[in-house]
Amino acid sequence: MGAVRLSSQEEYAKLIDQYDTWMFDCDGVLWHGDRLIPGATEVLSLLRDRKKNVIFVTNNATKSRKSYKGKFDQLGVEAKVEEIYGSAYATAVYLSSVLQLPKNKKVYVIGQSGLEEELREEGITYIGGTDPADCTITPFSLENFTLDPDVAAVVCGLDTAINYTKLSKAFQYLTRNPGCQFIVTNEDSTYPAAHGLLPGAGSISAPLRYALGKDPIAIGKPAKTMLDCIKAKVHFDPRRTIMVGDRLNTDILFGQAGGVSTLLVLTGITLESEISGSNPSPIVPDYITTSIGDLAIVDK
Ligand SMILES: O=C(O)[C@H](O)[C@H](O)COP(=O)(O)O
Ligand SMILES: [Mg+2]
Repeated sequence: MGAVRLSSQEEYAKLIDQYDTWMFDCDGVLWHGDRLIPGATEVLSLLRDRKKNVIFVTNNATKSRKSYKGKFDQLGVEAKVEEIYGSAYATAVYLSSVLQLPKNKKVYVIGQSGLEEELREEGITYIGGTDPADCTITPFSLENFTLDPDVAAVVCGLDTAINYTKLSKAFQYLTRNPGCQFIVTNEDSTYPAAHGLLPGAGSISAPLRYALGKDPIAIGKPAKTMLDCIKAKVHFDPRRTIMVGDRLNTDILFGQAGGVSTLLVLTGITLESEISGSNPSPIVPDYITTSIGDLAIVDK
């Protein structure tokens, strides 16, 4: 059966009644960068008034759960830290609980402060990341590079200060430290920023995948790891849960893999032509609406 294209107040009211737990993607659903999508705040408060469970599930690894809470506060959107699940947090939990990285081992980071903060919170030792020695455009000198034998994994997330030094150091660890794991927070190819599209985390790790000729372990949506992270903290009935996202190959696949319903919004990455054009995507959401703000027409 194809996706149901929502449009009337009755349909939105019925949808809200049908689900107790609402999982929201962030970039492209609630906001573009620091610009809220119209109606997002109203819909979130409407859901909370109706005693719905609200959780935020973002692949954006540039912020920690705490710094996301700061962003929500700044934007005037009600959110608790415990409701926020980012790929930086999920990656740190994966390293500590699934990979069980030994305490005497460390991680080489390509990424920003939010990812470093989540690693610290999980007691993971790391190098690289925002270290000024790595955030440089001076040519990388392999002759002067000293390999750290304790690096047992490379973690790559969205890094707006990417450079050849970071890629070269990561490449050394992944090719010279035996068993060094290649992990990426997420594989989003693009990122719906405030003023348009930018390369996403998947495009930051792409040079390493190409140079290594191998795929990394991916943590964020649609991977099960992210859902396992949520299930460890939040109880929800999949039959009465809906995932709201803007990207078919992350958010909608994530919802389908988790056995929850899915609502696609067209305010982010997915274009109308991908769902109703001559060559539509095989990924079909349960519901489609233009924007999350559409639900705000339902009486409080
Ligand atoms: O890594 C990226 O490309 C962005 O962080 C990603 O697009 C944003 O993730 P979302 O909140 O849409 O899951
Ligand atoms: Mg998104």
